[in-house]
Amino acid sequence: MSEPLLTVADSLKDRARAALGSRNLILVGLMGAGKSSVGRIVASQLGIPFIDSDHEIERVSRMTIAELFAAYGEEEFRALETRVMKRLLKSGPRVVSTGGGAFINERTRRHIKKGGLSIWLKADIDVLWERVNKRDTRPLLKTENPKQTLENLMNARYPIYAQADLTVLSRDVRKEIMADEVLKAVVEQKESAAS
Ligand SMILES: Nc1ncnc2c1ncn2[C@@H]1O[C@H](COP(=O)(O)OP(=O)(O)OP(=O)(O)O)[C@@H](O)[C@H]1O
Ligand SMILES: O=C(O)C1=C[C@@H](O)[C@@H](O)[C@H](O)C1
Ligand SMILES: [Mg+2]
Repeated sequence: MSEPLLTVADSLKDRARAALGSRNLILVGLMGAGKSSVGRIVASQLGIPFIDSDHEIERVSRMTIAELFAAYGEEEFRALETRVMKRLLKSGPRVVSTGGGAFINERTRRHIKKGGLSIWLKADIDVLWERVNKRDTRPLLKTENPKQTLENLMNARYPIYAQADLTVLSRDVRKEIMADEVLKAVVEQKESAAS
């Protein structure tokens, strides 16, 4: 009985890998949507490198995101994020999970659009809030009413995230299930592009 199930799972990975080709797969969306954790699983399923742009920024600057915001401000952070994303997307295939504001910045968005297939992990406020309120490391949410700030960010950003090539609803299900949904979206994109 277990054999057909394994075959189905394997073929999803293989089909998604073939559909991606040498393109990068770039995960975009708000803080807490699951870009980093789901992206890591997707990369391992596809057998290609995983890079998280927030981690890469912290590695090259030898500072945390919170320290960068505090020392240089958001504008400088965005300029660094643009440079890092441009470099990361030069070659592929890779899975690149972005920081929540990366796709919102026009220059970074241009690099993403050129650099591969973008996928928006779209989540509602309750899912996001449940996840982000456990840690207070996100500088943009250090406000008097962080839940309201998150809602304001949703209102401002969702029309822009909607420009991503693909959208997957990020729900309260296991990360592995979300990763499978990402793989399915990649396969479906290729099939609809071919038809
Ligand atoms: N499907 C899921 N089910 C349960 N918990 C999840 C799921 N996806 C993510 N999480 C948890 O939610 C938190 C935020 O996830 P993650 O760091 O992947 O989000 P992100 O989109 O990368 O956010 P940021 O933009 O701040 O980097 C983490 O603690 C992660 O373990
Ligand atoms: O949504 C945002 O603008 C951000 C999200 C995080 O991933 C970090 O990139 C930083 O805290 C900014
Ligand atoms: Mg992340």
